[in-house]
Amino acid sequence: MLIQEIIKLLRKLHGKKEVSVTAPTGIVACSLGGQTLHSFAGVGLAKADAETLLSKVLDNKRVLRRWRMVKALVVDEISMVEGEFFDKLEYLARMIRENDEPWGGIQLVVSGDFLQLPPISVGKKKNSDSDKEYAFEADSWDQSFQLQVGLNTIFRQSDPQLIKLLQGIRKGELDDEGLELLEQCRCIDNEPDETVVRLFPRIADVSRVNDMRLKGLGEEIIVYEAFDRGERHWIDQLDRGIAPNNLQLCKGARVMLTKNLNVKGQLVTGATEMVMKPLTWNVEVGDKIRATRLQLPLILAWAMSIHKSQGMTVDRLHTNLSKAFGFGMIYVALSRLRSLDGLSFSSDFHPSKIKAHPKVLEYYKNHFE
Ligand SMILES: Nc1ncnc2c1ncn2[C@@H]1O[C@H](COP(=O)(O)OP(=O)(O)OP(=O)(O)O)[C@@H](O)[C@H]1O
Repeated sequence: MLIQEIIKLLRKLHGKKEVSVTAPTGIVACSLGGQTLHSFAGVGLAKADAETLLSKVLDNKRVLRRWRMVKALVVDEISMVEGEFFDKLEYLARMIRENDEPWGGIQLVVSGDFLQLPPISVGKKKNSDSDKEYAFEADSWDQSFQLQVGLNTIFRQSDPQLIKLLQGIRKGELDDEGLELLEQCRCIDNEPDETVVRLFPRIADVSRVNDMRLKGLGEEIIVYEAFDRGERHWIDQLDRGIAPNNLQLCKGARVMLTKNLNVKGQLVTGATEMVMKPLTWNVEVGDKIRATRLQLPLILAWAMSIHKSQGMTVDRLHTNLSKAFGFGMIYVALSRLRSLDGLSFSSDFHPSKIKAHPKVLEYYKNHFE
């Protein structure tokens, strides 16, 4: 919400074309109406060294123009951006713009929480302590910003008990009181109420549950194909967003809205009928729309991945916390909720699955405490 206000301000300040809105994943980029950071940068997977990437960009007029024109670059969910990639981009910006200031003079605005999901490479590389894993470990991080601000007001939750529990889990801690609170949410018979969203760490479980539930209804399945316009390259980015290319629905399917609709009270609890019209998702680069998708603003919602849920708010969820892996995952899952009444989880939960990366804790301690 805050980043959207900042984008509005930046656009007023610099002009729409001069502000680029990005995120490391398609899903977040799409929800902000922007593009992925990789596609903005025009560097593909960016595995090559900085010099090779530079010559690649210098060969691409369109990408080059974008780098030269941008005055403010917004990157949301910065926790998922790798430190090494951050440094490569900073170098590219200086070289392309022939300007020695950090980022070649681009105003960089990033937001996120490093105690949420990390870059995929975290913990996978050998000697990870010496690698630049997180963006804050990049050599250029400190000089990239005039200001680093900690946001401390919690809006999503209001229950002080839940806030305390989540603040502990965020830092990898769970005391007896918290454990007891969680125990009350344990699902005795292991099968959650069908009307609750199930969050899974792994995508295979998500598809399995959604498919099974859809077929289990025994109704005729209708496929809604998205109507896309734009070049393949940009449509690929839409594919990584939340609106599916092929949406399978049937009578009675459990769905979730994927856009905020101003429905003036039509979607009140208990309402079962509403005509859903297709809406558009755009990939915007500067003031140009590069690709657009027309699709119903719905996805199957018996199950969802924790990765997809990052950034969302849900009223009720069920999760199997025993399968959580890596840092921040349990915190991301549980912090989607507004209230603890909405939580249920399967019986095999180990507090050891709650993990906060020591490097992140150190970074926060040094900068914000
Ligand atoms: N200034 C505000 N006033 C009122 N409500 C707010 C405000 N900021 C955020 N909210 C509400 O709080 C919830 C979380 O907001 P938002 O998704 O922007 O936060 P976030 O920091 O990105 O969260 P996360 O990173 O955990 O997903 C939303 O439901 C939003 O409507």
